[in-house]
Amino acid sequence: MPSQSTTTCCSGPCASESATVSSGLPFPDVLDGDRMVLRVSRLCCPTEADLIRKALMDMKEILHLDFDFIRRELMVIHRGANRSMICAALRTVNMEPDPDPTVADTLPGRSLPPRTGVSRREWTITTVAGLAALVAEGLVWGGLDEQSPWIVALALASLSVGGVGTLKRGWIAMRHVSLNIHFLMSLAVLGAMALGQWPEAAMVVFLFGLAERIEALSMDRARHAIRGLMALAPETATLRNATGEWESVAASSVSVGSVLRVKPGERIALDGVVTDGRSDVNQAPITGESVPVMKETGQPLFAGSINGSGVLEFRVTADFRHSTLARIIDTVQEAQAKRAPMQRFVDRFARYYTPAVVGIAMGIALLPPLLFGAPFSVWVYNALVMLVVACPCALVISTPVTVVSGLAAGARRGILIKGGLYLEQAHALRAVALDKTGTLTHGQLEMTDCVVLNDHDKEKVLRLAASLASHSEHPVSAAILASWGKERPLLQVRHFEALAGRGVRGTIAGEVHHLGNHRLLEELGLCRPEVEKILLPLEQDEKTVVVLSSFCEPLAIIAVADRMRAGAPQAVERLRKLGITVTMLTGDNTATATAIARHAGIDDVRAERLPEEKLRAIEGLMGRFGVVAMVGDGINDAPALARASIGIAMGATGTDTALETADVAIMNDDLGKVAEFVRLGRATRRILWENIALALGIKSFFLILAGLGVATLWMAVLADMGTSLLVIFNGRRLLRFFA
Ligand SMILES: Nc1ncnc2c1ncn2[C@@H]1O[C@H](COP(=O)(O)OP(=O)(O)OP(=O)(O)O)[C@@H](O)[C@H]1O
Ligand SMILES: [Cu+]
Repeated sequence: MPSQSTTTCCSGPCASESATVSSGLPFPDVLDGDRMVLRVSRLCCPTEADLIRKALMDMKEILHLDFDFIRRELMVIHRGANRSMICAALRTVNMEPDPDPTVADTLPGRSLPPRTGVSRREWTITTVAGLAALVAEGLVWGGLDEQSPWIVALALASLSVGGVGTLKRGWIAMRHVSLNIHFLMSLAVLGAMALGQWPEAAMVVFLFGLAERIEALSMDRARHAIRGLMALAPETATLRNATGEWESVAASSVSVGSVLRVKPGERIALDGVVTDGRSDVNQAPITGESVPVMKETGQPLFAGSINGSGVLEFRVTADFRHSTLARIIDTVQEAQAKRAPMQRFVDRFARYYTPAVVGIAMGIALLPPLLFGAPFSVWVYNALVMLVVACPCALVISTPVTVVSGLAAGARRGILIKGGLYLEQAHALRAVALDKTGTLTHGQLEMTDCVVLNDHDKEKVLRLAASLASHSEHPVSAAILASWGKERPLLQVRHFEALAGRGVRGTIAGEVHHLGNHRLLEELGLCRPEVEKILLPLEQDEKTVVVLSSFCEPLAIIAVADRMRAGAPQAVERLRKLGITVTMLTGDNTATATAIARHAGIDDVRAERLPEEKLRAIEGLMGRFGVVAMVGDGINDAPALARASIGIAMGATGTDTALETADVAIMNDDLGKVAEFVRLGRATRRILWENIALALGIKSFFLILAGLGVATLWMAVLADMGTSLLVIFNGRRLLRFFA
């Protein structure tokens, strides 16, 4: 029995109702029922969705159904239903869910259906059926009569080897009045047999079976693009046990805090921090960059990375399920389950398309015979051809395949995109706002100058500054504290207060002191010309300057400097080449900001912005350019990231907040990835449109042929399956976008 196996993914959603298949979160709020997720191996396209819908529709416990064709999952939102009653209902349409997932299946990245593939037996069946059909067709061409016993016998042989599965599924669909591809195929085959066209009936079934197999294989590849990432983390790790010996254990059993060892060339099993050793590590699975990074004591390691030439010992910081790699995979999986706008558009379109074509087909079958007395057999045949062509499978399957390929390509490149929506929106991106500290620059500030005013004691003044700074996590404060040193004594600070966008304040030895920028100094009324004379040249030198002041006078001017990221000017240039306006957004002073911007090649600088002004600047850009991205490190610019159409966080490896707040997370510090993301988005958009045009173009062409009565059934099958294959292959091209 062919086709019954789980390997054949039906080609397509000929479901008349495929458009009502809603997929992806969020669910409407009113649906506050319980959720149950079932894996259904046979669920691979809206054809089956329609059947499932029909089977479950009558159960009053069921509120909503949701389908994920890439993961082959059915989500049931219900009130009071249980697994066994749902399974029973699904069994009636031959869509029985897989057994409850095992623990291994629920691990991140393992929650994909097992790779199915096409077995040798199935290939044999297809080959035998194909040979029989071909011989029959050949004999007819050679002059034998179509109805001759030899031909009929060959065709029947071919059908019984290769067609039973299709016919059976067609029968199930017919019983449930579901206009799916199997039903249409069965109808076409039975119609051809009734009309005495035996070789053609056999040919149609063979072609259909063949195309289904190829399609199953290529869909599988798209599905597993993500799974491939997970395979990067090894299943075993070398652990130091209680007695201090090294032993090999399952990676999933290692707990946080354990010490592991990796040998040269081995893959790292879990996230951790190096405790001993020195080695170059290839972090490509995380950052997409295969340039090795030197790791020493205290530095982070990520699961999936490949150790270079040294031996490393490290302490595990996250268990198997919570490694950075696992989070990447989970994010991509969640992202692909959300519907991109284009997908929704296609679904809506299919809702009208299929019934319309079915209507036209009816007209074709009935009108010519009724109006002009044309032969029924000819026009029924033409109508059958039309129905087969009409299947919107290619259209409906093309978008998820494209989006998932784009998401996977990004993830492999260290660009983590949290939804097809952002990938699609990227094509419309006209402006990018870049945060300065931590994005254009490294964010590792160092104190460079300290000018003491009015003969104050330098040591005393620095201690005051460091004491205030010690209460703040701001990079400027951190730099001042670092230059003072951790061990040296600090003064006690009371009534400490951080002044957003300005600095800090606190009472030391009974007197209020401020440490902050020029704006703060002005606001305090303590600014003097002699201060500005020192301050301005430092600012023009790309340094960030703060002033320490007592209650009545400025005490010292302190400058800190940051280094620009190596690739920043090139990254800005690449964005500009893509037609994108680049803006710098910073809380730092105008002189410093302008100097750094000039260095990076940015003309539009918005400096001295308080946090809420940054939000307004983003809104202003959105008003002017429409789709605007904000690029930040996700640490202190989360509100602006959230406000922008696309919030892009840099250096997301290791910081959970960046991964969570951003729409797109760039795993390493490479600003150039922003341009890559835009290019990927544009390519995705282009392929989506190509696929829609391909599907509609080929279909309309054959619909016209069918309407003219010159298309044959096997042509229709070729057109239908061919288009599906074409859009899948086209979509999958994105997987190699960065190759
Ligand atoms: N805690 C602080 N300690 C010292 N200086 C501070 C502190 N907070 C703010 N400042 C001063 O105020 C300026 C603006 O701060 P804000 O936090 O708004 O911007 P930023 O985060 O430094 O810059 P960017 O917007 O580029 O990230 C800083 O450049 C610094 O001079
Ligand atoms: Cu001033």
